[in-house]
Amino acid sequence: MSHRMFLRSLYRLQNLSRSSSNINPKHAVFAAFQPLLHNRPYANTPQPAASASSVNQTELAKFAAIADSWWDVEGPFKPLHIMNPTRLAFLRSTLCRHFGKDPFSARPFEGLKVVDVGCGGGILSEPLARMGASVIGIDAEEKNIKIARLHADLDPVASSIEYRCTTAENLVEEQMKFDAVIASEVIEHVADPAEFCKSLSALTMSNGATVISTINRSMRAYATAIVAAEYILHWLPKGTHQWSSFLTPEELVLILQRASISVEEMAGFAYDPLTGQWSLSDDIGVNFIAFGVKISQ
Ligand SMILES: C[S@@+](CC[C@H](N)C(=O)[O-])C[C@H]1O[C@@H](n2cnc3c(N)ncnc32)[C@H](O)[C@@H]1O
Ligand SMILES: [Mg+2]
Repeated sequence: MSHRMFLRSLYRLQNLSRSSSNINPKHAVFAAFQPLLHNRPYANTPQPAASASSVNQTELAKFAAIADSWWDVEGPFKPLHIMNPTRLAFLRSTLCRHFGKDPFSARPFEGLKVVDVGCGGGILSEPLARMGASVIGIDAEEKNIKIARLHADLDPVASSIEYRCTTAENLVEEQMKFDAVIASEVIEHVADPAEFCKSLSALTMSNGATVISTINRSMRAYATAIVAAEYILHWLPKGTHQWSSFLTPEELVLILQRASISVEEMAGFAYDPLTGQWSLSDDIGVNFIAFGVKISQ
């Protein structure tokens, strides 16, 4: 590490601790040096303009290669299919509480305008529409959008979903606004997470909700989400995830805070190998989901 890089990290650390009084200083230290360890721009390194692309072509190619299997519940997207009830339970409880909706109604999201950013084949968009939301699903990969459209058209309710091959930053340019902006299992695949969060924030109405789920950059995630899932159990194609692209919950809270999103609730997804099911948990050590609110400006 050169002297200049070290000083830059110290400077970053000062700014991090100044702007995040409720963040554990130990985490701030790690966060400050993280870009050096992983050579990734984020936090308060100078960022490209808001219109910069969030697209990482290498990441998109991975999804394009397996796009035909989005709806194969035994295929490479099986983990997302079995995670669906758990993430929907979190969305139902947080969004209903925030928007004053009845979580026990059949269509609790009636009246909410939602964008599912990085929707892939629509595994999450479809149940959101069935729960009454008016859904726009966007994905940067055309193949995914084609599959999502074909599948949604098989169901009269899901066929109401508007699918578009585009990015969050393009919707920002169109000045679109949503009650809820959801990006599930996407941020670890984008070019610049901090810029991506700024776009998600710009798409969220004042006092609206932004929800992100992803994987923690922990040793346990390396062992389970990468080594076990890709190399031992072959749930996902090898190389699906780069450990260095994961964010810790503290880092996600910080970059969202800087994008005017205040994280109000977080939960972990715990996988039980005996039942093969996920459930909501306090353990945010591997998979986690964050619910934030757009601070009115
Ligand atoms: C792991 S999949 C998640 C799919 C869906 N959100 C779900 O959880 O069922 C990640 C998706 O993000 C999309 N993606 C990656 N980078 C993107 C970007 N910058 N803008 C929009 N979509 C992106 C990929 O094409 C892929 O479909
Ligand atoms: Mg992923």
